Amino acid sequence: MERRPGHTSPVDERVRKTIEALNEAAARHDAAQQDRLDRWRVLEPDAGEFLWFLAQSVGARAVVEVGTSRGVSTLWLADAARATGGHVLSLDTDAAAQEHARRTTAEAGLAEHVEFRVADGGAALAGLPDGSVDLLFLDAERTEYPSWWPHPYRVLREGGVLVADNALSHPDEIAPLRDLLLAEPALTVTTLNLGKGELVALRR
Ligand SMILES: C[S@@+](CC[C@H](N)C(=O)[O-])C[C@H]1O[C@@H](n2cnc3c(N)ncnc32)[C@H](O)[C@@H]1O
Repeated sequence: MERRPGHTSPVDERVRKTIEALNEAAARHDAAQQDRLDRWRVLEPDAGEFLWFLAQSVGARAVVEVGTSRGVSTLWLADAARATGGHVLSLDTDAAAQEHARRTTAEAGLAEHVEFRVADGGAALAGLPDGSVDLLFLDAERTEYPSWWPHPYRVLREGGVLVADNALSHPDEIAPLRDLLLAEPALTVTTLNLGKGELVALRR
């Protein structure tokens, strides 16, 4: 991970090394792919560290992510969940990608903190109880998010947070979700200039 002088990663050393190796493998893999959907498109390190910090700040024990891919974001979230005594439910429609993520998560010593499930994110969110999620991370096909409504909001507990990646790299695709979030009086919504842009909503 590229760091400014003086920055030390707060993440567990074994997890940090696993994330670094995955990021390097992802850069090599993605550079060789023509089709966007064939790329791993892993979470940027600064956005990962933000997620890690946020999850612990809200004491997130029930963490859900949509879009496992090879599990870079999963590692950040699972390391935070280990600190809070929580767990991560990681959803993806791509079984092979998730199998890779499962192996990597085990190598990092985090297997017991993650449940991997091959499932469509919208369908899985629809099946979760009201207010049962402390942190929801959306990193899948952005244009699908509005069709999942109201579940991304409904499943959030009071004090819980939703984070969606690519808010600045793909603002037009994220705008419909942002508008739905902004229309909810119980949510505080902002966009942070981290990684590819993180849309963040806090349920008060
Ligand atoms: C940008 S990648 C996720 C990167 C991952 N969060 C990371 O940091 O390594 C997007 C992933 O979303 C998955 N995906 C796309 N549509 C989905 C859906 N409807 N439900 C669940 N996963 C989906 C894709 O298979 C792909 O693996």
